Amino acid sequence: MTSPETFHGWLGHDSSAAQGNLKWAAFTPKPFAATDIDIKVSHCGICGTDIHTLRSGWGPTHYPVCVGHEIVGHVVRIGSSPSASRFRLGDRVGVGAQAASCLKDDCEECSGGLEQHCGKGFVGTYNGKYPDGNWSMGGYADYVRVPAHFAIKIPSALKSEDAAPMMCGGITVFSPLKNNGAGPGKRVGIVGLGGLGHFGVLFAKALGCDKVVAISRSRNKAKDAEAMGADIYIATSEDEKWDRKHSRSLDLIISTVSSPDMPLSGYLRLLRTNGQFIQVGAPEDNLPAIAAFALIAKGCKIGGSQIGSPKEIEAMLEFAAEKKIKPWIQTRPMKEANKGVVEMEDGKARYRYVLVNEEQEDQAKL
Ligand SMILES: NC(=O)c1ccc[n+]([C@@H]2O[C@H](COP(=O)([O-])OP(=O)(O)OC[C@H]3O[C@@H](n4cnc5c(N)ncnc54)[C@H](O)[C@@H]3O)[C@@H](O)[C@H]2O)c1
Ligand SMILES: [Zn+2]
Ligand SMILES: [Zn+2]
Repeated sequence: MTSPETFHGWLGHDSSAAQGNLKWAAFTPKPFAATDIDIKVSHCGICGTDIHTLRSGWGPTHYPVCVGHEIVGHVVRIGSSPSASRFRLGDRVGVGAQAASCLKDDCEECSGGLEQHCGKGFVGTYNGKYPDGNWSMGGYADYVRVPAHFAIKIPSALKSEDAAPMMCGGITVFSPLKNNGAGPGKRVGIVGLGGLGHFGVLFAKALGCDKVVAISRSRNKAKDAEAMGADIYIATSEDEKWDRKHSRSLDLIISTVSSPDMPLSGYLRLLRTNGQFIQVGAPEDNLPAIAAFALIAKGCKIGGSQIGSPKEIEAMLEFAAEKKIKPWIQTRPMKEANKGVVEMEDGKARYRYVLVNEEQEDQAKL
């Protein structure tokens, strides 16, 4: 078992990649380091961040790029360092949105289990520059090469197709839910019912929150949200005076909203005194302006959160296995990556597409 010299993946060459213009082609991964492992990709979820990146939505992307950071696969090559050699050939592992950080003892974040906020060496799983100047390449591919510190073993109770979208979509809501006290006695709202948002409802429910409120624009996902466990559904574009009707009803809101056009003042009205609003969705423009009194009057806090640390991902996977969390996913063959990206952007995913690698030889012919 080993990996080839050259990998293959769906490469975006310019911002038209976001419209389904990815090309299956060979690329050379970063040189193999002692701290690296190679993974033969079996599954990769399509995350909203893939689309922002493919179209250079947050600033210029470094093309060619191979996106995909909800990766599950098997270890096929292992570096000699301790972080890599804790794995065995054939181990089933996952990789999320982060591939590297400085990991220095004098880094407050890395030494404190907050690698995802490292200010000195954060490298994303794709479109990220390693210290040696090489660019990271993601999981719409046959293989990925990553520093082993950021690979996590998948518990045997979880199916690969379910674990893959947890690596980014799942952890991005699980971490702020846990870190802001979601659980018994708490009432939690989740805004935006896409990949992240649906995990928000599932996890908030499994954490035992008193009430879980799904907040979307239209009513068309109301039945789904209820089936996921939401107690209340609010449609901000359709329900009259929703913010008054439900005012002061929530302790915590996690917003996964990916576009800047959102009724932020209305969301804040839903918070109780000392309530918290945590933004995890990453629109390409600024959040709307709000009146200072929207925060002052109730002592509310607005915050943000970025993915989760490897330890948190491990804890989430164990929790998901124990609670039998079943994400709503649709698998599709890796060769449908372009279609998947376009349909994801069109809002058709219910609620996460997961690309599945079939015979790699077949793809090489495309
Ligand atoms: N903070 C992080 O670490 C992190 C990690 C992963 C993804 N993200 C970001 O989170 C966002 C969501 O990602 P996703 O994979 O769930 O995407 P998605 O497309 O599956 O879900 C986004 C959902 O938000 C809804 N939405 C968009 N604008 C809205 C609005 N104004 N009001 C209400 N709902 C609205 C969409 O209809 C969709 O259902 C993206 O911006 C992504 O880049 C952030
Ligand atoms: Zn660091
Ligand atoms: Zn992501």
